[in-house]
Amino acid sequence: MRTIRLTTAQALVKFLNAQYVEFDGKQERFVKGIFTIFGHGNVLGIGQALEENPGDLEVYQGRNEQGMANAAMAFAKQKHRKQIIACTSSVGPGAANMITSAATATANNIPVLLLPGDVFASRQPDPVLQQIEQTHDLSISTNDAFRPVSKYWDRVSRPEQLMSAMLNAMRVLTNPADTGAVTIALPQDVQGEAWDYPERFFKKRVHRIERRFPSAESVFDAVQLIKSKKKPMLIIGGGVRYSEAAETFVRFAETFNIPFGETQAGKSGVESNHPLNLGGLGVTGNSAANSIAKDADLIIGVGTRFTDFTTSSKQLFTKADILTINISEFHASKLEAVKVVADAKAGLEAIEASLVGYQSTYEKEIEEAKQGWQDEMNRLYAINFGEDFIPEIAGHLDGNLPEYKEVLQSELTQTSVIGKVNELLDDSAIVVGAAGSLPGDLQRMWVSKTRNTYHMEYGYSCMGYEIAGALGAKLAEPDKEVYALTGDGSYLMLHSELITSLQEGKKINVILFDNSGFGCINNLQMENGMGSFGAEFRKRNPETGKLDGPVMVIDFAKAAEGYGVKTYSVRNMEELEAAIIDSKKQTVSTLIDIKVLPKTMTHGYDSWWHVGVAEVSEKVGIQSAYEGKVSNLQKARAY
Ligand SMILES: Cc1ncc(C[n+]2csc(CCOP(=O)(O)OP(=O)(O)O)c2C)c(N)n1
Ligand SMILES: O=C1C[C@@H](O)[C@H](O)[C@@H](O)C1=O
Ligand SMILES: [Mg+2]
Repeated sequence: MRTIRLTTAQALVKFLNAQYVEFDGKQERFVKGIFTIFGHGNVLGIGQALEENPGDLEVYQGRNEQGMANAAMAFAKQKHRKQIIACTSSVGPGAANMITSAATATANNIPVLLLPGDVFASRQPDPVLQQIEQTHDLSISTNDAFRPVSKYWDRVSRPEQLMSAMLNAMRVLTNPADTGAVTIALPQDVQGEAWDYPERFFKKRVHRIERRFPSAESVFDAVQLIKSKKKPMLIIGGGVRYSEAAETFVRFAETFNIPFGETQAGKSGVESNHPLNLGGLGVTGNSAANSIAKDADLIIGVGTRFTDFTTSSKQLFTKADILTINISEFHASKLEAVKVVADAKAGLEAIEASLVGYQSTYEKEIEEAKQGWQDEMNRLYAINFGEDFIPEIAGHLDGNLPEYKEVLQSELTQTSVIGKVNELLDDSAIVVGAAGSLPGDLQRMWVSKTRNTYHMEYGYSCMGYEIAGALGAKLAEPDKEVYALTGDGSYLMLHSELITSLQEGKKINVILFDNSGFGCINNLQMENGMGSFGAEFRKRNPETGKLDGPVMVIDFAKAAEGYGVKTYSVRNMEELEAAIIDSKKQTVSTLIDIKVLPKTMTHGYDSWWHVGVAEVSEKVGIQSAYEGKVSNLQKARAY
C-alpha cells in the first residue's frame, strides 16, 4: 500500500481538496474554502496545514465564529447545497460560538462542516486553557455540546480516525434527505500528529447527489387521492429549490390548475407574479394563500417540513387530506399524509405522468384571492403616519407613537418602506433575512421577481444570521447585489461579518429597520394580554427602577461609517429613494439606517400561532388570551 506521511490537519486539507459532487451529471468541487478564526486550539494544526498547502481552498478570516459559520451556511443554502465552505475554530469559546450555527444549519437541512479544535487527546497538559474540566467525566469537552445539534458528530482522537470520520462527514453533507451540521472535533495535539495515510484516501471522490425515485405504489396512491379531490393546493417548500425542480413544479401546477402557497424556504422558487402563486402561507402568510388553504380539500406539500408557521400550528388546513412529496421519509410522514418519498422533481414527474386529464375545479377563486391580496398590498404600501393614526398593530402603543415620531424623527411605516425597497431594488437582487417582524412582512409582501432571490432563514429564526447570511449569499453569487434586511435587535446581536465583507471586497448592503426595540416580541406579549415589558429599547428609569425611561436612539449609520461602510440615515421616503439609488453605485458595503415607527409592520391574516400563554394570571387580558388559546386548540389538529 502506497502511503503519504502527513499530519492529521494536512491530511484533512488534502482530503477536502479532493471532494466533488455530481448532480444531474454536472460535477462541481464541493469545498470552496474555509473560514478561520485561529487560536491556540487550531493555529498550529489546521493553521499550519493551510499555510503550507491550502490546495484550491480559499482561506477566509471570520470575525465571530457564529458569524462565519452562519455565512458558511448561507453560502451552502444559496448554492442549493451543492457546495460548502468549512469552518475552523479554536478550542473552548471559539468552538462554543459555532453551536448556534450548527443548530441553525441542522434545523434548515443545510450542510455545514465545522472543525472545532479540542482539548488534548493525550491529556498530558490538562487542564489546558479554555478546558471546562467536568469533574464527573474527563472525556467531555465543549465540543460534546455539538452532539444534539449536529447530523453527524465525531472526534478524531488518533490521526488514523480521520479517514472514517471524513468519509462519514461526506456521506451526511451530501445526503439530501438528512443533511445539516457535521462537526468533527480535532484535539489540538492530534492535529499536528503524523500518520502514514494510504494514498487512495486522497483520490478524487465524486459524491453523487441522487434523485430518489418514488415507488410505483406510492405514486398510484397519490394519483388516486388527487383524482378524488376538487380543490387541491400545492405548497412549495425549500426542497423544490434544493432539488432544482421549479420548472417541473410550475408545469405540474399549470397542467392541473393547482394553486400554490409558499413557505419561507420555498419562496422565490417560482416568481411571485405567476398566476397560480398565492404567496406566503401560514402564520406569516397572506390572505390569498390562507383563504384558499382553508377551503382546500387536499394539501400537496412538496419539500416542506410543515413547521408550525406553515400549518398555523395545525389549524389552517383542517378540512384537507394531506399528500407529501419529500425526499426525507421523516418529513414525508408528517400529518398522517399519503406519502411519496422521493426527490421533488422525480416525485412530481411520476405523479404528473399518471394524472393525465385531471383538472381542479377552481374557477375564479384563485384570481379573486390574488386580487384581494394585491388590493391589501396597495393599502399597506400607502400607509402614512397622520392625525389620529392607528397603526397596523393597533391598541398596544398607540399613545406612544408621537413620542417615537419625535425621538426617531421619522414618520416612516415599515410596510411602506418595504414596498419602496421592493420597487427600487434590481429584479435580480438577493434579499436575506432571518428573525424579527421582517420575516413575516417579507413572506407576505415581498414580490420576488427573479427565481432564488429570497433567502430567509426561518427554520431556527436565528437573530444575527442576516448580515453573515448576506456575506455567504454574496460569496455564492458574487455578480448579484445582496441585501440583508434586518431589525435593530438582530443587527445589534451580530453584524461582525460586515467587516469581513469589507476585507474580502464582497459588497453587501444592510437595510436596517430601526424601531428601537424587539418589535415582534413586543407585539406577541401585548397581543397575549401582557404589558410592554422588556421589549422596547428604553433606558432604565431612576424613578421606577424599570426599563421604562426614554426611548434609546442609536445612530447606526455613524457607527458603521467608522468601519468603512458607506452609510445613509433615512427618515423619509425621499431619503430612502436617494439612499438606495446611491448605494447601487458603491463598490463597498453599504448600510441604510431607516428609522421606522413601531407597530407599523403587518398583522396576521386569518392565522393562529400556538404559543405558551399563562394559564393563571391576575390580568384579564392574559385570562382572555388563554381562553382564546384553548378555543383555538379545539379547532386545530391534535398532532
Ligand atoms: C438568537 C435569538 N435570540 C432571541 C430570539 C427571540 N427573538 C425573536 S425576534 C426578536 C426581536 C427582534 O428584534 P428586531 O431585530 O429589532 O426586529 P423587530 O421585531 O423589531 O422587527 C427576538 C428577541 C431569536 N429569534 N434569536
Ligand atoms: O420568537 C420569535 C417570534 C417571531 O415573531 C419572530 O419572527 C421570530 O424571529 C422569533 O424567533
Ligand atoms: Mg426592532
